[in-house]
Amino acid sequence: MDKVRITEIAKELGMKSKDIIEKAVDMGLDVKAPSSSIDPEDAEKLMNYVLTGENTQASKPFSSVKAPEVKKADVVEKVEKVEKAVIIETPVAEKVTTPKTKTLKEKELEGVQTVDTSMKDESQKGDSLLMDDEVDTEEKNDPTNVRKRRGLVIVKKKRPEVVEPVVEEKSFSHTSYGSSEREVSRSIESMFSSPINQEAQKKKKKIKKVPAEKKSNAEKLDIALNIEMADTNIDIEDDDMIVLPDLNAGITVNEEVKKKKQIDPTQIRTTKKTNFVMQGIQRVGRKKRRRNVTTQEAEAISAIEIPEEIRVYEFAEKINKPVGEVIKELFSLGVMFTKNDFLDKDSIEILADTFGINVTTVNDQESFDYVKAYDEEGEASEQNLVERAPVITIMGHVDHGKTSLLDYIRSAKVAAGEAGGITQHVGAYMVEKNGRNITFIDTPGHEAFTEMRSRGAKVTDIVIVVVAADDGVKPQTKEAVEHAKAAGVPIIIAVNKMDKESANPDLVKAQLAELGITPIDWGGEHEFVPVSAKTGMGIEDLLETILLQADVLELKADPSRDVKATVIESSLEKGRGPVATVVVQDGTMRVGDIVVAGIAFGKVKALLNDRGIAVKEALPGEPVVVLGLSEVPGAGETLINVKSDKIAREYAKKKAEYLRQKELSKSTKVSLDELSDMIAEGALKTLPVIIKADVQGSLEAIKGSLEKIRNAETKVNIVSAGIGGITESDVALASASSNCIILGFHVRPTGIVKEKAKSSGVEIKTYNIIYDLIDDVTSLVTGLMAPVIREENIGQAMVREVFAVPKLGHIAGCIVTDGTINRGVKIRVIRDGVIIYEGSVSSLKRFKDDVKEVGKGYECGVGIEGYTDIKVGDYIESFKEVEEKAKL
Ligand SMILES: Nc1nc2c(ncn2[C@@H]2O[C@H](COP(=O)(O)OP(=O)(O)OP(=O)(O)O)[C@@H](O)[C@H]2O)c(=O)[nH]1
Repeated sequence: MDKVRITEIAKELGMKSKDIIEKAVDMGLDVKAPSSSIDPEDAEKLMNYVLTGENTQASKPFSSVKAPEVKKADVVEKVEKVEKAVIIETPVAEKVTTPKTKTLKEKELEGVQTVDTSMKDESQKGDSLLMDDEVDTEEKNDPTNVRKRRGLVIVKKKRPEVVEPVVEEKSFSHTSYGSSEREVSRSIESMFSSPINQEAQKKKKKIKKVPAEKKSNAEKLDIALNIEMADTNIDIEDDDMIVLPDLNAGITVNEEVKKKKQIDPTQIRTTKKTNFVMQGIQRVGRKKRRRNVTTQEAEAISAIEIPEEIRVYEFAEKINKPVGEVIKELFSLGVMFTKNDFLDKDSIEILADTFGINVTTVNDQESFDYVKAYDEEGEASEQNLVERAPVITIMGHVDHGKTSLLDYIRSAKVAAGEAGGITQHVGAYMVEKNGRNITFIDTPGHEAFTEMRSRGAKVTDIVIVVVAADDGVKPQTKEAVEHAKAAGVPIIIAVNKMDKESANPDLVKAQLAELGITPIDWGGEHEFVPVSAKTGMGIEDLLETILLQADVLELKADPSRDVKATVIESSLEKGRGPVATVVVQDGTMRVGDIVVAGIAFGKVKALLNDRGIAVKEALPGEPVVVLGLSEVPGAGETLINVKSDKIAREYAKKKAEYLRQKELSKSTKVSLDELSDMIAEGALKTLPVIIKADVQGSLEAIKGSLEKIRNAETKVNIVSAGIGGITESDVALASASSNCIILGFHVRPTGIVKEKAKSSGVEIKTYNIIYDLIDDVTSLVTGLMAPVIREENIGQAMVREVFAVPKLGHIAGCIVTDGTINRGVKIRVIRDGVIIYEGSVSSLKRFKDDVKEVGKGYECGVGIEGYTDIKVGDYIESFKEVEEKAKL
């Protein structure tokens, strides 16, 4: 076996070799110098000894103390009782203290006889005495078992535990040795509690410092005890006071001393569960924990039914476990939850597995799933089914002519009067063709509206993808195709701008065929209709194609039912309150209907058609604007007619509460990964913004775009976003968060809000065009970025001669081979193509004159600051660093 040097031990323990040698000598080891080496076993003992010594002086003798105890037990009159307690310790003691054991024993024995004196004089003796006494006491008095446990624990794992005796030592000195054992035990007991805990803590700390310690101890135990109890895991756990119970168990049954000697892990575990053990733990100061455990034991739960959405504390209650335990378990899985967080499916599964519980999930959202209730209420009866208007969504790349096409179809040129090139609001319109209605949902083409488009596709029966014949397939064309495909909706291609000379419909066909959209005349199944939104060419064909497709789809609905509609657009309008544009899916929507749409509910006050004209009802497939809702419902939300206001209110309330809780949970639940990201983001610069927009659609578009403005260094942080005018509270919020700006879209601050913003230094920027807003924010964000340092090469010179100039050092006689060499600029010395130095030009001369710059082909003398090792053949390269504004 390799021997271990004292220096190594000192290093591991972070101590001086000299101190270690002292301890070693103290232990009776033959050690003289730091280079002396000892057996690994001795090294381990030495480390234990040193560690214990650190804890308390009294504990120094620790290792030796144990040994004596054992032997004492055998020797002294206290005999059998001692034996019991010592049993477990015995082997350890033997192992640990080998060299000094005898001396210590003797000392102890003396101590035992002399009592007080010895205690006072020598901590070692005291310790040993205490140990003995403790053992005796414990044996005699069951209630003191707790201490025994500790003693045992100490023996098993760490010497530190031995500390107990140290504490006792003092008390002991006050106690007359001649007093009854019970008295002794009591006094010891009284002294124990807090000191022991402290010791235990110290131990823990020390152990942490020297991780190797734990293991070695555990191993030692194994060998020493030569029993199976040294299950590594148990030992490790025993680090804590929790271990104590194990030992206690052994002690509890006095008569079974012999059995104890053969203690094995099974025994230990069993004992842990007894009430007695629990009490012991409680005394040690883990009341809560123990109590909980007891409860659990009493009411073990094997199966539970939980809602899909359950919070951590609710789950803990259901399984009858302390919430802390559940959180701890989750933490060990790498996820941080607070007690109010919702558990995700995976976490529930793992927790169920960990706690051995059968978990069945029940859908608690049913309580406010009014759509399901509507669907279950009654199927549309076959005889009432009538044809309904197909709902069409027009999608396509920016400027390919979506708005123009729709406008032409509606015979109203909206695009021309629009504030910018982008369609701002999502609307739904209906047109008539051959006596049949067709409903169009107008989703904007800007990338930022992607999310809305996908929602649009869900309500739609047919998607028209507009592709400009002169521009071909573009990124958003592909996106549109993907959305339509994902929604399983038939696609009709409108090849627009056919009036243009540059129109190339075949190219469009070819490009789309690549995306799996093959024209019918090419053997595919997609209609390609050439149109011109400008001239109106092909528009009728397009409408007819739509109707044909609708026929194929056999779109039908039951107008006699209660209404079911989808919210396309919503906003808060002055004087009107919450306004929602919906497309009726089934049933008939009527003024006076009591409806619920997500968190919004109310009695329909008025219905307006797509031209703003009040109507009494809206049939399946028709778009209609609804007035009378309590809140602004989210786009994509389903609106249902319910029986009473109470029911509507109830649904909305439950949904609102559900969403609120989810939102709260979202804000607090952070996985470890996210946490580290957040920490990493400490260095990330953010631009806090508050967004206010007139309508939901624009708000989402702006949010979506701004969220994308980020790189590894900077990002936009949306502090708050809402529909409606800029309010005083927005200003207050902005002034509370440093550097926060308010972005208004189609809204403007007025009167007091404006004043407040001015007085509190809050900047409000308002826009009418989304692009402008995004551009502005982008440049603001780039402004936050650290400038990019770019290197600009100035020139190169070759060293032809090197002169040693007094005071100046070595000067390189060069010829400029490229560009210029300038005084004061940075240079690097290149030798054989390798950079060997970087510095700056300290002097630059042409003949005897100092110059600022020397051009190509000229000779010059170059002095390099702080560098003298210049050689003939080296190249001097001059360069400057240019700061540039970073771009996203
Ligand atoms: N020559 C010609 N120009 C067209 C045609 N359709 C649209 N345009 C023009 O193309 C430009 C963009 O048209 P829009 O209807 O605004 O395009 P859009 O796809 O709705 O654009 P966004 O709303 O910004 O996504 C406008 O200048 C239109 O006048 C067409 O068929 N022929």
